[in-house]
Order: sequence, then C-alpha cells, then structure tokens
Amino acid sequence: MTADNSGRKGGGKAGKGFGPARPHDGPKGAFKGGRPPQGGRRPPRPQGIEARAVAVDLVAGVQKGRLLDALLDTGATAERYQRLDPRDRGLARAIVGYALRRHGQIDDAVGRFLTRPLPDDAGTLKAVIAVSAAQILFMDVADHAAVALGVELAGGDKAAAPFKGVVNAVLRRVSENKATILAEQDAIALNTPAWLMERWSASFGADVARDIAAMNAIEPTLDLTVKSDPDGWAARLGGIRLPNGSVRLPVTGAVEKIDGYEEGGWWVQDAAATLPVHLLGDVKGKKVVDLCAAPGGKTAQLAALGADVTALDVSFHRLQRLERNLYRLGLKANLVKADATEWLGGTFDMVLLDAPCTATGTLRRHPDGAVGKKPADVATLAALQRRLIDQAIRMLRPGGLLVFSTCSLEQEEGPDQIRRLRLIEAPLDVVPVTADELFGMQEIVTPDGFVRTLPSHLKLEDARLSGLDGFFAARLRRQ
Ligand SMILES: C[S@@+](CC[C@H](N)C(=O)[O-])C[C@H]1O[C@@H](n2cnc3c(N)ncnc32)[C@H](O)[C@@H]1O
Repeated sequence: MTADNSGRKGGGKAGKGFGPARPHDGPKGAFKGGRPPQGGRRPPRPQGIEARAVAVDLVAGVQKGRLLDALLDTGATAERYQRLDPRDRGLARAIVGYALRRHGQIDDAVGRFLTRPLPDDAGTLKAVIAVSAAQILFMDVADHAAVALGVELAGGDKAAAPFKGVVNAVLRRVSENKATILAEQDAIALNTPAWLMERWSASFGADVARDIAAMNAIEPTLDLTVKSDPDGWAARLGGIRLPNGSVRLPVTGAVEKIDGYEEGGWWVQDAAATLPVHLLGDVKGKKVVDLCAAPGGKTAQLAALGADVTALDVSFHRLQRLERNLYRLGLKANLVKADATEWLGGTFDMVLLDAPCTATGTLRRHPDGAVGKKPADVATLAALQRRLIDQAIRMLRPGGLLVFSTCSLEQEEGPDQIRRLRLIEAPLDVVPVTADELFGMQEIVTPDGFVRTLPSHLKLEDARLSGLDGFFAARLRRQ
C-alpha cells in the first residue's frame, strides 16, 4: 500500500493510519499543529526535538549539495549544533550518520509507500522523512516517538507542513514493515551510488568493490597520530597500536574529551593519511612545502619530525583551523594563504601535494559524500590536480622529492596522473615504494610502486577496528 503525497490535507485516499497527525498520536504536545493553546503560550517543545531539528537541518544542507563538515563548521546550524547538550549532540550526530550512510535503504523503504516522488520544493520534507526513517530503521529509538517528532518537525516548517499527513503515514508504514523491508534490501547496492560501484568494480574487481561498500556502511573508529610513544598512548587510551604507529581507539564522537587532547600529545588522522609523509623519508632539517595543507594533519607530521615546513592553503578559514591545530600541538610551520596553482615562493627539497579530490576513499568517515558527489566531479578535480602537479614541479630543486596523494579511489585521481607525467615527459622519475618502508604492509603497495589503500584493507580480528581510508600516493624525484 502507498501513501498519497500530494500534500492534500489528510493524505488523500490512503487507508488506516494515513490521516493527518492527531493529538493523541505522539508525545504530549507533539501534534498540536503548531497552534498556540488558549492564552497564547506555546506548549513546551517535545523532548529530544531540538536534536532532531538540528539533524534535519544538517541532512537538508547535504541534500542541497553542502558538505557536512562545512555545515558543522560555521553558520546558524553549526551554532545550534554546538548549543546542544553533549548527549543531544551525540544523538544528532548519530542520526545524521545513519540518515546519510543508509540513504539508499531509507529512500527505498520510504519509496515503497509513496504514490509519487516527494516534491523538491517542500522545504525540509525530505530531510524530515530521512531523519525519522533512520531512527525507525536503524536506531534504538521508540518508533512512535520517531514518527511523532517527525510530524512535529514537518509541522514546524511552512513548506513541509502541508505534508504532515504524508509524513505520519509513510513513517508508520515503514515502522510496521521494517523487518520485511530490511530483510529484502541489498544494503550495499542501495547505499552506494551505482556509478561509484561500477568504477570500483572496474578498478578493483566486483568482490573488492562490494567489500569497500560494506566497510563504508560502518562508522569507523578513531585513529590518532601521536607525537611519540604510540605503545604508551595505546595503553593509556585503551586503544591498539597499528603497524604504522597510529593509535586506533574503539570510540567515535567528541575528541576534545579524550585524554591528552589539551596537552597536544596527538591529533586525529586516519592511519592511511599518515602514509604520504612517510614516503618522504628523513625530513629533519629539510625545506618542505605542504601545498594543500589544511586542516594540517600532514603539516603536523612534518613539523613533529623536524622539517622546516611551509604550509599553504587557498582557504583562509581552513588555514585558521590549521593554525589552531598547530598551536594546540605546540608545533610550528610557516603559513601561507595562496592558490598553489599560481604560487611560486621559492625552491624546496620536498613538495607534498595532498591534493583536493572527490574523496571517494573516505566515504565511511564522510557519508555525505555518497549523497552529494557526481561523476563529473572526477574530471573537474583531476584537471585541478594536473595544474597543481605542474606547479609543484616548478618548486622542486633538482633531486628533490614530490609526493602526490589523494584520498580518492578513482583512477583519474591516482595512477592516471602519474601516467600523464610520463606521457608529457615531465622532468620526474617515479621512486617506487616498497612494503619494507611501509611497515611490511604489502597489500597497500601496487606492482608499479604506488601506495593504494582501500577501506577494505587492514582487516583485524575485531571487525569494528578494521579498515583504512582509501588513499593513493606516488613518490617522484625531480631530474
Ligand atoms: C585533501 S585537503 C588537504 C588535507 C591536508 N593535507 C591534511 O592532511 O590535513 C585539500 C586542501 O586543499 C585546499 N585547496 C584546494 N584548492 C587549492 C589550491 N588551488 N591551492 C591551495 N590549496 C587548495 C583545500 O582548501 C583543502 O584544505
């Protein structure tokens, strides 16, 4: 059975449970249609509504093409998010995580009960439904509360309010049928955009592609890069030491609360993201430019290893974040705000180009990417990477090293870039990477001597602690 979603009062001809929200349908005060009671005072907002309202704004922002990190960084929603108490902030984060990570399953579940697609011009309607369905399908939240709060949120948005009946009807149907729906769904196929699945199958084979997609469905744990003594930090924080020296913690959420944050003993960085700096070898006393540096994970590595680092980024706002991060860590770098496709600020022993990319290797950490990315982004970013590499070559002294890396799984943003350098006879030679210098991690070194990590790599006994972000890295020497 499907719900009429024309926005007509009462949801049209739908059957039982498809009518408009009724006062007795949810928590006290949830279904008053936003009308103040006699005496002019509004009823108290239902418990937990603010966390859901923030989650709706975040998901709606992502649906409009914004990046989740950017939405959480500045602006009205970020401020609202910060004002939540820590428990509600955790709840909002978890809801958004499920709504984005499982967006395909949610769309499929909801679509089963709609007579036609939801309109695009109904304000936050789609986000309200996604956020509510995420709770019903995947979270330990009472279904009736998720439905009631969803209807309340739709009612609070003028453009979505005419669809309150649809929200109520669809969410109830999803709740009633959730066991069947989940049993029938191919979660991997639904949550991974088909164009990405096709690309990954072509590059890595169908089984590996499914494995990558399966890893993307799981919220990853936290990796820390420590300034020193990884074993000591692993013991102190209850984590495990990974082969590269990262400390992996079985937690997610607010990092400021973790021991050692204030003293600046560590920073958050996926283990795979540390590898490009390792490829530079001994950087102590070397003049190194980190060309796309913010928020500074790799700059911090270079500075901690004693390099004379210039950290450059085109974004002033992101560079400010890098500055704050270095300050907390007690590390130093020369900061430059500039466009690296144009900047020429000297000659360096080493250039690290951790280029902007589609970031399809980090969907498990940034599930908004699976919602917002388009095939055309690959070509656009690959073109920018080409210009950045060409400029990076001009900054290198003869014999100097360039490490080019991206957190993309796409060929155009990895090996194809190096192939092009050979074709144009760029004055660079590949210096192949060996597993020995990468802590014996053979599975991440390609036959061509590049680094290729996948979310499905680093399988550990404890499945929750497994996985790596997908990175490509190549090392080249200036002739
Ligand atoms: C993948 S992130 C870098 C992550 C960083 N290397 C780290 O380890 O924390 C890419 C960065 O490139 C910057 N960027 C994009 N285009 C740029 C350009 N033309 N010149 C310099 N930086 C640029 C972005 O602002 C962003 O901070």
